[in-house]
Amino acid sequence: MAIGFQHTLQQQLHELVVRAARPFVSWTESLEGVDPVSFFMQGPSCGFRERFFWSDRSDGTILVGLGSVHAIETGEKDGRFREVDARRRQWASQIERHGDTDAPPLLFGGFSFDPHRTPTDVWRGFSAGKLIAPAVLLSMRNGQAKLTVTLPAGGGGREIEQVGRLLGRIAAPPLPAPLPALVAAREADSGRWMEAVRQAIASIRAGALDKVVLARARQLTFAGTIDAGSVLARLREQQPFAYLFAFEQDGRCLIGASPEQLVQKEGETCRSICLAGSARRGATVEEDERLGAWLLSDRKNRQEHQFVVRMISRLFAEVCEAVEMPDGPQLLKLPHIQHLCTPVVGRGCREPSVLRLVERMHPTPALGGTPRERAMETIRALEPLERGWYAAPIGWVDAYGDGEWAVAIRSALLAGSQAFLFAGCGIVADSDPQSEYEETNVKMAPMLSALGVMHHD
Ligand SMILES: C=C(O[C@@H]1C=C(C(=O)O)C=C[C@H]1O)C(=O)O
Repeated sequence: MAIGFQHTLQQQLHELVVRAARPFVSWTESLEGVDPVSFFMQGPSCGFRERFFWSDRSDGTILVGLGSVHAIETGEKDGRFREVDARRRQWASQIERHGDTDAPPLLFGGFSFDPHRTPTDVWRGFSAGKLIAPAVLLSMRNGQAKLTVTLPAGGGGREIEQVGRLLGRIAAPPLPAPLPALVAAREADSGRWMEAVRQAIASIRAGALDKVVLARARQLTFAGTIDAGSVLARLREQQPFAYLFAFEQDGRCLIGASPEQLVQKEGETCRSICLAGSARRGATVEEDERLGAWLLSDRKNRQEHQFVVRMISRLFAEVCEAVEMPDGPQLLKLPHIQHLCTPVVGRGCREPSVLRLVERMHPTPALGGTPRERAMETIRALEPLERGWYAAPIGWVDAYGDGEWAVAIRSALLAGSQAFLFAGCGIVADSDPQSEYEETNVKMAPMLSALGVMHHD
């Protein structure tokens, strides 16, 4: 589609919604010369109040959603993934598709870490589960960009006008706004957090559980509103190997660069990345290699990692015909940190939807602990914060049930001039509270650099 033909397009869309035989109409065509971050940035000025950004650097997929034509939201505690998936299927059956039907419509969103915790005001609107069907979707796959517009039958006048405005501006994208200066930083006392870690270690040594992930938060106040688009542009430059994600509604945006895929489903193939065990990056090549070699052979880190591998490989074995994985972990080197990493692939997956896999997997021992219920109880008792959507599944699912989800770590919740940063780490019997505290600082570094608070090399 050539840019500049938005008037013809608006007319076509009007005709489609008038003639529609189903509750929703979607229309897809190829689009050239669009930068995805600029597309994301155009959202608010074209009247779209919801925004979503997803990029998977391993296969080049980028998805950017603007506006909401249909939302699935649940407060359900135990059956939330199933409920959302059932409503996803129902929604998919209500769409009349036009244009290029190779690109199925999709929903994006996330879930809270622990639906049994009462949400605090900080996480207003980020419910136990929420998926949004965007009015406009830019999808880039295998080097091809496509635009999908989804509208309610018989309506959509406002959205059509917004789409027209958006297409008119695509050729002249806005420049990222400079980030406001930091004016204050607040966080709970480090001594209290280390005391919680000490208590967790004591419970583990007493045999109550094997591993628990404890997190901390830092609240930053800036001199003005933080623009999610500018933060995203910086994350894209600074974190070349991560999943970039952003989910914005009512002026609040959860944004981050997560190295951790929770699960992907593509037809009958499913994938996951076991990620646990961490070391900082070295200042020189020699030091970096030494730290990497230490991480690969360190007993405590290998144990932390193994709990995750065991859970995910067993789960894949239950739902797939065959499971493929390397014999031992590899190193995943990110700009600020290195991790032990084991990719797992399942063939012949019998689950009908990626959301059913998310349900079985969340939280993995990389974010919760093991055994799962004991770990959740320990987090509720010892962690002095509300995780909200931090460390929880974030991603997308299409009309067929395929999709990809990451865990929302290395992230921040942006709300006006405030940013809430989160980071956690796995605690096992041999953990040392001081080193764990330092590890959470390293894990906050990517967001601190993206917010302009810390220098990025
Ligand atoms: C919990 C976080 O990271 C998780 C914990 C890790 C660890 O303890 O080594 C490593 C990767 C992640 O699975 C975080 O970044 O906040």
